Amino acid sequence: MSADIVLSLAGVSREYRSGGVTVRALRDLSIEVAAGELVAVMGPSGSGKSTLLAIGGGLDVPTAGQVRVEGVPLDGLSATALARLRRDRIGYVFQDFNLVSGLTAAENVALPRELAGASARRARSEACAALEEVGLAAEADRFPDQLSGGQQQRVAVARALIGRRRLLLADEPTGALDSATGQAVLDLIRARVDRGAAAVLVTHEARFASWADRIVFLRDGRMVDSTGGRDLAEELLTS
Ligand SMILES: Nc1ncnc2c1ncn2[C@@H]1O[C@H](COP(=O)(O)OP(=O)(O)OP(=O)(O)O)[C@@H](O)[C@H]1O
Repeated sequence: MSADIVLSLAGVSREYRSGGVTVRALRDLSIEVAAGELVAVMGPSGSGKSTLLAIGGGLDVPTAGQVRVEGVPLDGLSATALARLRRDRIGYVFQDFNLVSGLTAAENVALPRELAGASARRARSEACAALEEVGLAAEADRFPDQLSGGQQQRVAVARALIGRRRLLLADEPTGALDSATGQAVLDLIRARVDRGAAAVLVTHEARFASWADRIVFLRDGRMVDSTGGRDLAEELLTS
């Protein structure tokens, strides 16, 4: 039986041209992420981590190669179909939360479901369930500026997890958090992955990466190494 591949990048390159200079942000990168798998992406600043995530999430387009989400090639989609696929199948957690300040926590989380055509009542009930999953049921009617940074990030994670999205992409989701809160956010992502999602997590922190099933190291847009998260944990413990 073949693995249930949720995200696949095949021979992906991304070049940016700025001021007559060409930057090769990703070079011929191939990776597959299966359901139930958490992949951490590490590498120095400028190595292409955010570009990898943006391309995997359909927010950016490769200059060469192909991206598939749940088997659907993104390059064959119209703008409308791509927007729908992103909304229904991909949860994206940004480092700076990206919450809408005029909406409550529940409204922020419900937004993707309402945009997908769910009734307001149904979207609200799904949002409350997602907030409960991240331990914020009591904060559902608070606005982002009434929440701590850690709580805001958990709202962002709830928004990314709502519905039946099976691909979770997170760019330094713990970057702005203290270590206990960062750990809690990671626990949530891990739990969802254990229930069948696929996740790609950009992180600078080796101790978080050690929770991953696989760690991919990037340098100058190339994958230079790939290792099991537990191997790294062992290395950290023994070094
Ligand atoms: N829109 C853009 N225009 C031009 N160059 C870009 C653009 N986006 C990224 N780059 C370049 O592509 C390369 C990879 O950038 P990327 O943001 O993916 O790296 P990163 O590993 O996520 O870095 P960091 O850890 O600092 O966030 C860098 O050299 C960057 O300057």
